[in-house]
Amino acid sequence: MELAGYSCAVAIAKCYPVEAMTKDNHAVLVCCGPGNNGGNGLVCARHLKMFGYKPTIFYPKRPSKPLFDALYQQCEGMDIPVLSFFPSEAHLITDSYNFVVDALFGINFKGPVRPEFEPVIETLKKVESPICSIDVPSGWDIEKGDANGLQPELLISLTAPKLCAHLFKGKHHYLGGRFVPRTLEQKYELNLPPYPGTDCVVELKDTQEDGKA
Ligand SMILES: NC(=O)C1=CN([C@@H]2O[C@H](COP(=O)(O)OP(=O)(O)OC[C@H]3O[C@@H](n4cnc5c(N)ncnc54)[C@H](O)[C@@H]3O)[C@@H](O)[C@H]2O)[C@H](O)CC1
Ligand SMILES: [K+]
Repeated sequence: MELAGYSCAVAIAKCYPVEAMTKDNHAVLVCCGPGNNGGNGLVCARHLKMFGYKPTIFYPKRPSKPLFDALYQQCEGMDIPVLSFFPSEAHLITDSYNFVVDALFGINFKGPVRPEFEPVIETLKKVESPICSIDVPSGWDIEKGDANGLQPELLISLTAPKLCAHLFKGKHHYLGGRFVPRTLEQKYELNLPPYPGTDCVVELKDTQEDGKA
């Protein structure tokens, strides 16, 4: 969870450097869902704060589990504010935040989106600030994607690109979550690109996206 969330923050900072932020003093929005994808988002928000961004979290459905309570308390301890409601108008998000981290759902989303999250996804689809999706663009089928769904500008695939990553059309695709032993990589024929030196992320170009996860 920690390494995955940290690598997301690193990839985001490479694509949207803090010194390039123009809105409201480096303000960014991190939307966290009820599962581990949301947990990645909480970790990512904390590291973005360390990097000098001003994250705000939207976390409407907190699982009552010690791990997520601890992750949430770490964000509270860093004075990261939490939205008590989701802005109804996309332009309010576009005007207020330099980018949005989509940590709502990952590999275990099973469509269609439930009513409590449906307006969130529909609003995010209209936001003009860059959307940075963790592992899977939220609401996509892990294999077939969703041509009418969220279209992020940055996708950070964790461990290996999912099959739907072939349908990703955004500007930046990074791989993070560098902790798969070579033996497992070979066993599952993940065919991962090498990470540069000690980097925790590697940018994927079109030809490298043949992950099998
Ligand atoms: N590979 C790595 O490096 C790691 C990846 N991780 C992240 O874990 C998620 C998978 O987490 P999981 O909790 O299994 O599932 P999700 O977070 O994708 O979502 C499940 C969550 O969402 C709810 N839900 C499912 N369908 C719907 C729906 N149609 N509408 C509303 N809500 C829905 C469901 O009830 C669950 O609560 C993976 O993608 C990575 O991001 C780990 O961090 C480990 C390392
Ligand atoms: K996501």
